[in-house]
Amino acid sequence: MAITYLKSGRSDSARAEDDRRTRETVEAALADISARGDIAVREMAAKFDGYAPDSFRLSQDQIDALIATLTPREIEDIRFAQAQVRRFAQIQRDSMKDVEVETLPGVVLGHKHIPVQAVGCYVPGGKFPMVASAHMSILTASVAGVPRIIAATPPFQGKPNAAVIAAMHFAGAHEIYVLGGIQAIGAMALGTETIAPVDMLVGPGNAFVAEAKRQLFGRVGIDLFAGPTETMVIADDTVDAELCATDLLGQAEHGYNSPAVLVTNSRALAEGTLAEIERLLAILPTAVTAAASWRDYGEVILCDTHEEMLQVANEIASEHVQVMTDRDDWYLDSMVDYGALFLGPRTHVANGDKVIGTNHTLPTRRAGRYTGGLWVGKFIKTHTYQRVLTDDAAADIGRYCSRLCMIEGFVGHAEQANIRVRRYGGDNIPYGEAAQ
Ligand SMILES: NC(=O)c1ccc[n+]([C@@H]2O[C@H](COP(=O)([O-])OP(=O)(O)OC[C@H]3O[C@@H](n4cnc5c(N)ncnc54)[C@H](O)[C@@H]3O)[C@@H](O)[C@H]2O)c1
Ligand SMILES: [Zn+2]
Repeated sequence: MAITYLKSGRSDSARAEDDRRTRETVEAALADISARGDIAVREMAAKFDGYAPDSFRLSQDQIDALIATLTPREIEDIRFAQAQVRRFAQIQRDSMKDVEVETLPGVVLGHKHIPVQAVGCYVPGGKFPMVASAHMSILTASVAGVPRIIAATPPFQGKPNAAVIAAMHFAGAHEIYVLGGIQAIGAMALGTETIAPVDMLVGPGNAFVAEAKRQLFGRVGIDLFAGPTETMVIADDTVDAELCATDLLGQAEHGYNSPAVLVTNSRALAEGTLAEIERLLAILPTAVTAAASWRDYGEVILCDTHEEMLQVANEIASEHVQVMTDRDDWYLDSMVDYGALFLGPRTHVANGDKVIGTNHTLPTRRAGRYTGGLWVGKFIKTHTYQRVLTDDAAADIGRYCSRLCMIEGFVGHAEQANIRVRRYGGDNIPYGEAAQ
């Protein structure tokens, strides 16, 4: 077994120190919002985004005025992307069936799907105005039938971004707030004098946003841990270094802390990709962030076999996993831990991010071990019900229940069963004893 790091990223201890600082910042900020409401939110918005208007909520007139600044082409492109996201989300929703079934004679069990009643969708926008994130959370919540959808996004370069606001509006947001970071997440979850709290928070964001959602989980629901973008390219010598380097940098540009990892069994491809990345960083306009990510978090891992590559890939459980090999289907069958797969050299992560229709809000920091990405089902709660229809069923299941309760010593529980066994089955069970 030979797995060699031709390039490694930051140490685990350095990453843990970053996490500790983020955790403390978020704790203090959420406590402040909880104590001082709108005043704290306004102070943070002024401090972090230099933006504190009379109202963070946009009026319909403001929304219309922003949309009017877009070109017909921009509007058409946003609507095209939303049509793709809606189409796939609707098919996924249709795959979720209510059930009602007679499991024993006279015993009926069922479940029904009920949308979360109020959600807060975070649309990131610190470094880039992430139009696509509006489709992913707000539109998907709309398809799920969520009755109250509120949405927040930070100002971009000091003011609301027209394309993001248009996408939020077209996707079906009922309230739009120009508010970012911990202050947006805290205000939506905890509520303030001007924002009624929601039941669930969804959407991706930077480390502060993801940590704020994590800390609020329990008080509200969250979709998943969707922090700074990660990407992995699994490639063999069926593809070239330029393609691999382009795909790694394409996601490393998200921020200064976006891991991009190449896993390969080809030394020539590994070395070629390292060289291509240096060449492209010299001409990529977003190289400032992409280069920082690559320097601190980029990795090139050389393996002997596809089995080793699979093992490494499952272990890292990257948010995006691009597979460009002579056996892509084998990876589709064998990968178990990841956010989403992108199969074959024609496929790429930017398609998934922006337009193709699958959801781009995906698990990071190895959360792919226990959850997939955001999808319509995350907005749906599955609630069960039961009904006992006949006297015989009440007595038959009741006798089991009575005895099982008494094994555990739950006499009051047993009596819930016993009273039915007496009434519907005619059994003569002394109070506080098990049925025979
Ligand atoms: N996992 C996913 O599915 C996924 C999808 C898309 C984007 N993303 C990630 O979303 C992130 C977007 O990040 P972004 O920063 O551009 O936008 P963002 O909207 O997530 O965060 C901007 C906010 O961060 C806050 N902030 C900035 N510096 C701060 C500080 N020092 N202390 C407290 N708060 C601070 C500000 O309030 C600002 O409004 C990227 O990391 C990207 O990789 C993840
Ligand atoms: Zn991306």
